[in-house]
Amino acid sequence: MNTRKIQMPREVYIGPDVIYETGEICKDLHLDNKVLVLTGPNTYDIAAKHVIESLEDKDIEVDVKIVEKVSYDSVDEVSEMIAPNTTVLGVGGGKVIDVAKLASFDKNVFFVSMPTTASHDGIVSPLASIKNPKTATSAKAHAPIAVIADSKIIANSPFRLLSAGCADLISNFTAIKDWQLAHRLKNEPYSESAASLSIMSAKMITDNVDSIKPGLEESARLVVKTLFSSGMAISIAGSSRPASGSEHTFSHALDKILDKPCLHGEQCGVGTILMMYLYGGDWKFIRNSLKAVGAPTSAKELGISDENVIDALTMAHTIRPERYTILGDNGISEDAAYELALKTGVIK
Ligand SMILES: NC(=O)C1=CN([C@@H]2O[C@H](COP(=O)(O)OP(=O)(O)OC[C@H]3O[C@@H](n4cnc5c(N)ncnc54)[C@H](O)[C@@H]3O)[C@@H](O)[C@H]2O)C=CC1
Ligand SMILES: O=C(CO)COP(=O)(O)O
Ligand SMILES: [Zn+2]
Repeated sequence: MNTRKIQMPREVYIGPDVIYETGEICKDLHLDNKVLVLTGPNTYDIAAKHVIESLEDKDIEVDVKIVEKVSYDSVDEVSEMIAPNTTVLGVGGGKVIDVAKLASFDKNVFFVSMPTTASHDGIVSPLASIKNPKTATSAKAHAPIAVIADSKIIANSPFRLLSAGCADLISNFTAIKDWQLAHRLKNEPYSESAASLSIMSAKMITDNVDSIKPGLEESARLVVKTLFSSGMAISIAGSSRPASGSEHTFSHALDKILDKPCLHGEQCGVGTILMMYLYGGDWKFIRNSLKAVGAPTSAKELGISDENVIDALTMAHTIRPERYTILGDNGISEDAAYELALKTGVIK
């Protein structure tokens, strides 16, 4: 049998104040037995408490867990709180959503994705990207049954998070170049529809940089919809290939190197400048687009040292060796990494 499974959410709600309708939405979807709300320390007051009120108004039994640290241990802790009739609601940033996604997948119960910001394209994807010393990258999980994205909350979230979401999308340009390279060189399966959707998502941002402004509901809506289409590309491919290539392994390497990593999308954006240069592509366009959406383009703007950049570049090929990229099997030499970072202005 050569059947592919593509998971998509059943219902998607994007709009201002939609979180106040969570109870009604869960009732309509028959997700009203028992709900476990997972959230972060910041996002409890911003969003989760309103979600809880809305659920309780509809007489739905609610349990709450604040996820402090994102790890496989926290996934296990959350899994222990899940009964067969529980629905898990992930209310927060990418890390909370990934824990909700993976724990609900482990327990085979439904999960609702409720992003409080638009910082990454895992909002609808069926993968959970939780760091593990062995794998360091995404694990198979499942897509949410529904997405409830309150565009007012997202518009009021720090603009830095929205910029990071744009950078995560711009990184699709090099991710697709890597995928095409692996297809040609290693005969890796390639999906034209997933790749087109991924590129369309990146272009939606670079064509509309002037519309991405702090505090604007329309900007939040644009970025969420685009993160959504990028997540769909991941769903179609059944892997993060359309949205994660060498620029992401650079970011994953920084996650390993730094005591306090920067935002995922920010690191991937800088990685995209570097990898586009290696492809001989228009890396200045990438840099200008990142600047236009307010995302960092250099080590200094990321708040990391030049040495961190060189270390991450030379380590990147070891992160996910099975996923072939422009960095090849042996990676980039220290001298070449230095030249690359200098020429692109990532280091001075
Ligand atoms: N599963 C997937 O396919 C994907 C997963 N990811 C993962 O997602 C994670 C990155 O997500 P991020 O959201 O960047 O990080 P994050 O989850 O750490 O959130 C960043 C910060 O934003 C805060 N925040 C969220 N909403 C807020 C609001 N409305 N107001 C004020 N503060 C708010 C959070 O409390 C947190 O301190 C990484 O672990 C990455 O690997 C990224 C892309 C795809
Ligand atoms: O961040 C992602 C897509 O934007 C997922 O990437 P990874 O599979 O590399 O964790
Ligand atoms: Zn990403």
